[in-house]
Amino acid sequence: MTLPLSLAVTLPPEAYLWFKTLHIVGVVVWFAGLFYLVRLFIYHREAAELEPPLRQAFEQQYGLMERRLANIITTPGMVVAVAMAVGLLLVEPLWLKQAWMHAKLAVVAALLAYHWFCYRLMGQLQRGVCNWSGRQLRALNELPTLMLVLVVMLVVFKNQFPTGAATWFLVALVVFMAASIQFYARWRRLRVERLAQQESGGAAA
Ligand code: HEM
Repeated sequence: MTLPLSLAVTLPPEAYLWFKTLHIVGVVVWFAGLFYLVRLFIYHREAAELEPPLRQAFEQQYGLMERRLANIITTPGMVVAVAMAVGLLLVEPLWLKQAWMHAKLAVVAALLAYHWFCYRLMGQLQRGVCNWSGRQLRALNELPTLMLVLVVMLVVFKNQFPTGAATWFLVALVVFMAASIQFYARWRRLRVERLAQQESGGAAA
């Protein structure tokens, strides 16, 4: 491992492993926050279909949960993951010369843009001006899954990134999961509509 002189003097030899440990912890927290945040957006958006007093209460509650999740969990997770990644690169700057790291940094840039976009959506939801439907938000929530799979494959395989059947199987699995979530939501919506129709038919009779 090539330590720059200044760091070699001040950092203990196991610093790299500590940075990596905290980097992984930060990444886990960041992703947990991102996944749950957009799920809350879906519930928040769908609360618009409720009757006025309930709607207001639910929207207020989801708004509060979103702000707390974003500011207390998701963003701190991102800061820890990125700060520890900088530590890793300071200890091992040679990673910056490798192609897998360039690809990883490109995906991370997209992930940071996604993080910023979630904040934008959260602001729109709080102001009641969000145009995204629950269905579109569900689709959006699949993006970080793809980025997660890609980044983990890049750090594990590095420059030997696999392009064979196993990779395609994994991509197919993510697409299948995304499609299943959409179908399940649609099936549930239709079921609720059918039950409501049956109830209103029963009441009329
Ligand atoms: C801010 C940008 C990032 C940089 C510069 C960065 C850099 C690094 C570096 C240098 C390592 C050590 C590699 C090794 O020792 O083999 C590492 C490990 C790791 N990174 Fe990142 N990382 C970043 C963001 C992320 C993100 C967003 C994720 C998750 C989606 C992630 C997941 C991981 C994992 C799981 C490891 C452990 C890999 C292993 O030990 O084999 N990183 N990262």
